[in-house]
Amino acid sequence: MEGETKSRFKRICVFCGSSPGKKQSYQEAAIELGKELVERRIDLVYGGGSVGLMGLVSQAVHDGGRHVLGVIPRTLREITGETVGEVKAVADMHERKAEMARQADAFIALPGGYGTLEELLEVITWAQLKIHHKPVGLLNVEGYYNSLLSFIDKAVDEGFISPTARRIIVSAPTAKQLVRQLEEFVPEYDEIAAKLTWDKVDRLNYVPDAGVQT
Ligand SMILES: C/C(=C\CNc1ncnc2c1ncn2[C@@H]1O[C@H](COP(=O)(O)O)[C@@H](O)[C@H]1O)CO
Repeated sequence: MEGETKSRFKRICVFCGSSPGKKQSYQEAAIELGKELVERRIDLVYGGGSVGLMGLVSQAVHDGGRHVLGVIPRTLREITGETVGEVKAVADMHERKAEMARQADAFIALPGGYGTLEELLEVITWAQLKIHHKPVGLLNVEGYYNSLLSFIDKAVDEGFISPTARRIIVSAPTAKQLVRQLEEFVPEYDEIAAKLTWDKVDRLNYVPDAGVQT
């Protein structure tokens, strides 16, 4: 279609608040991100439901005609509201994260709370462990994530995070800038780790060396 931009990504996973946040700019950013995905013909996978920023981004992608996949633990279904697009029910939160990660070519975190932080840090950790090479982006709306980024820089200074691992995180203040940076991202880890995989039930699973006793 005219005006659309082609992307290297088929589907992006978005982590974001199940609350809307106090500033209107957070809600606007969720809608802008949805529109940017549509513009680039990228589908969405997310945690399902219609609450908070999750509802806004999924509605924007759905309204723009792209495919939306919501992955919802069976126990959360009643409290997350109606989901637009396709719903995949999974057993629990762990299976949900693995399924979202498996389905996506890249990850983006909008502003959010504990759930968003946990999901974000897990995919960063998985990248550090070379389980995947998918780009990870932080949509730093009005500096929402500045203190997290400062803390991570402190962890680098203090020797707990390597400079290479610090560079896993791509951040930008707008959806357009962030997606452009993710398109250009080149992972510094050049091989997938042989020992760590998602197994057939989509859980993170340690596969020991043949000679190692477990
Ligand atoms: C508690 C409320 C709604 C139900 N909660 C959730 N519904 C759907 N997905 C959720 C919910 N809580 C966490 N998630 C996952 O974590 C992220 C959002 O968590 P946050 O703590 O709000 O940042 C999100 O990406 C989901 O995958 C009503 O408030």
